[in-house]
Amino acid sequence: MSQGTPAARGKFITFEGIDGAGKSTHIQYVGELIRARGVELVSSREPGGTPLGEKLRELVLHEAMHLETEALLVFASRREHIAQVIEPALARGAWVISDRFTDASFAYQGGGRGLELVKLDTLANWVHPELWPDLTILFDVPLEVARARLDATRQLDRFEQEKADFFLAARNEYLRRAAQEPRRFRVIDSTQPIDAIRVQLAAIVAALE
Ligand SMILES: Nc1ncnc2c1ncn2[C@@H]1O[C@H](COP(=O)(O)OP(=O)(O)OP(=O)(O)O)[C@@H](O)[C@H]1O
Ligand SMILES: Cc1cn([C@H]2C[C@H](O)[C@@H](COP(=O)(O)O)O2)c(=O)[nH]c1=O
Repeated sequence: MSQGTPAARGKFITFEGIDGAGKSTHIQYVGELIRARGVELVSSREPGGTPLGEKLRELVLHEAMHLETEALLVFASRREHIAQVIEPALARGAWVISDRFTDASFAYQGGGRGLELVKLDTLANWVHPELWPDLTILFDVPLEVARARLDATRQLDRFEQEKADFFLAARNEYLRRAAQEPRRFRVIDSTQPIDAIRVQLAAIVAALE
């Protein structure tokens, strides 16, 4: 590329699913596939992804609060993440993968907690009117599978301690959004063995232009 030619904008890829669905298991693998294409990769997460965002994450995951406070905090974390990490990376041609983004707010604060979706639309239109992921990979599993995986692995945070109804509603909201935007979403049946999922992920990444 000649000096002064702006880099082509990078791609923004998000990973979604209810807790225990298997997102984190596959992020590193997808990162390796992307790096193998010779592009710079930025791997991040929400809530979090910046020093301030990580402080907000601690509050959101561990402090009891009003559901609208929770929604505002995840969008505050997102605003900072977009300004400090996502937009600069995309602008310089890097690809960004984020473990969760705004679809999680619709699933958890909207579906799970019951916050009116119109309020989440308002926040999304305010915080990132132009920016949506180029690709969202939704790891879908029945609740019982996700729960069994979580129980086996860790101490549960405020969301992970929620009851079955919360996760059923969150999963339904994810699937509703995926059905509404089939060009952006790829839904992975995350009950499959890890190797089978990797094969699907490799095909998805290979198809990216
Ligand atoms: N396809 C799979 N088959 C069997 N076990 C899996 C599969 N995917 C993930 N696991 C296991 O399930 C557990 C949870 O996976 P992981 O941490 O990737 O979930 P997650 O969606 O990132 O959860 P969270 O959102 O809570 O961080 C891990 O122990 C992981 O090894
Ligand atoms: C972005 C975002 C996240 N959440 C919830 C979903 C998860 O339970 C936690 C994040 O933990 P993870 O297991 O590391 O993904 O936060 C949310 O409720 N709303 C959001 O917008």
